[in-house]
Amino acid sequence: VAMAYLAWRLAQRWCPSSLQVISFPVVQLHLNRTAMRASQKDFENAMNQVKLLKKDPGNEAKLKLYALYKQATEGPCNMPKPGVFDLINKAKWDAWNALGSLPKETARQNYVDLVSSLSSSLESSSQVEPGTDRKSTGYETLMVTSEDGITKIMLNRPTKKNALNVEMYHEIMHALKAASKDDSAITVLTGNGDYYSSGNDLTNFTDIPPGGVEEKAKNGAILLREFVGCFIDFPKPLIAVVNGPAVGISVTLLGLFDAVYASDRATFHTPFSHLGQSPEGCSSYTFPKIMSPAKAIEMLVFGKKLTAGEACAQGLVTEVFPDSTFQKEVWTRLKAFAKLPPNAMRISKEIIRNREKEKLHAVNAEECSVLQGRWLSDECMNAVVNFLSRKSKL
Ligand SMILES: CCCC/C=C/CC(=O)SCCNC(=O)CCNC(=O)[C@H](O)C(C)(C)COP(=O)(O)OP(=O)(O)OC[C@H]1O[C@@H](n2cnc3c(N)ncnc32)[C@H](O)[C@@H]1OP(=O)(O)O
Repeated sequence: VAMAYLAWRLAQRWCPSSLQVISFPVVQLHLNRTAMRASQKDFENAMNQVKLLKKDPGNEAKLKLYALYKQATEGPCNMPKPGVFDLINKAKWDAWNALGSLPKETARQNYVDLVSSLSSSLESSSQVEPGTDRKSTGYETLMVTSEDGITKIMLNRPTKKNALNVEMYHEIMHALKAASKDDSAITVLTGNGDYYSSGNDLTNFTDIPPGGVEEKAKNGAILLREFVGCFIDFPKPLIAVVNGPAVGISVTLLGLFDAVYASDRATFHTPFSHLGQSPEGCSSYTFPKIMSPAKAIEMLVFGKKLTAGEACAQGLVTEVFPDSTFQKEVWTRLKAFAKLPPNAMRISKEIIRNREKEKLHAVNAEECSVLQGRWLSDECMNAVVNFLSRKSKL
C-alpha cells in the first residue's frame, strides 16, 4: 500500500491538477483534429513503440497513455470507482474517467500523438547515454572538468541538494571510468551549491517497474553494487572536497576515498535506521576500522550526525578548513599534489589498497543484498512516504 501511495503521490506531485491536465489537452486535440484520424495500424504501431522507449516516460505520461488506451479500446469509463486505499487503480480510474465521452477515434489519435512526442523527446535526451564519449557538457547531473592534472567531478543538482538520482549514479560511474583512463594525476569529487550531497534521491523509490517492488529492489541492489564497485576499483588518488553537509551514501563512500577535505560547514549524517535501511558503501567494514566499532555504531546505527571537526577527530575526514578560505586552500593544495609523478602515486595507492580489494567487494555484495531486503520493508516504505509527503526531514 505504501508503494502504491508513493506512485500515486508522485503522479499527483508531477501533475497536481491531474484531472485537468489529462482531460484539457485531449479535448482540445479533439476540437482541432476533426480531419485527422489515426488508423488501427497506427494505433498498434504506437503500442509497440511504447514498449521500445529507451527511458521511462514517468508516471504522469504513463497515466495519460493508460487512460487514452482504455478510452480508445473500451470507450468511456464505466468501471466502478476503486476504493480509497486502492491508490494506483484509483489514479488510473481518475485518469480514464476524466476523458469523459471523448470519442474512441479521437482517443486513438491522441494516443498515437502522445507516443510520437514521447519517442522524440526521450530519444533526444538519450543522445548522451553511457557508452558515448561525453564531454563535460554531455552530463545532465554532473559538471566534469579536467585541468592542472585534476579531473573534477562536481555533483550538479544544487536545487535538490545534490541528491543522487538514477541518472547521477550512472553518470558518476561513467565519469570515474573516464577519469581512470585520462591523463590527469588525481580525481576529485565535490558538490555544487550549499550541500555536498543529500544522499540517495528518495524519489528513486517511486518509479516502480512492471515487475513491481521486488524488481525495483533487485535493480537497485545491482546498480548500487556496480556503483560502489567503481569506487573500490578506482586506480588513481581519489579525493573528496566536502563543501557542505553530506548525507547517506555520500558519507559512507568517504571510507573508500584516499583523502577527504571538508569545510567547517560540512556535517556527516547516515540516518539509515531512521529510514528503515542499512549501511552501504562498504561502511559496515570501513567505518569500524577507521573510527572504532562503537563510534561507527553511533553513526551507522543510531544516526548520530558529526560535525566536520568530529569527523576529522574520528579519522573519516583528513583535514577541516574554515568555509571562508576552503576552496582557495584546498585547490592550492590539490594542484600541488597533482604535480607529483602520477605513476608513483598510482602504484603507491595500489600497494596500500589492493590487499583489501577482494574483501571490500565481498562486503559490498553483502551490504547490497541486505539493503535489497530492507527496501521492501514497511519501515523503509513508511520512511520514504513520510519524506515525500513532507512529514519528515532529517
Ligand atoms: C540505488 C542506490 C541506493 C543507495 C542508498 C543510499 C542510502 C542513502 O543515501 S540514505 C540518505 C537519503 N537521504 C535523505 O534521507 C535526505 C532527505 N532530505 C532531507 O532530509 C532534506 O531535504 C535535507 C535535510 C537534506 C535538506 O533540507 P532543507 O530544508 O535544507 O532543503 P529541502 O527543501 O528539504 O530540499 C530542497 C529540495 O531538494 C529535495 N531533496 C533534498 N534531498 C533529497 C533526497 N535525498 N531525495 C529527494 N529529494 C531531495 C527536497 O525534496 C527539495 O525538493 P523540492 O524543492 O522539489 O521540494
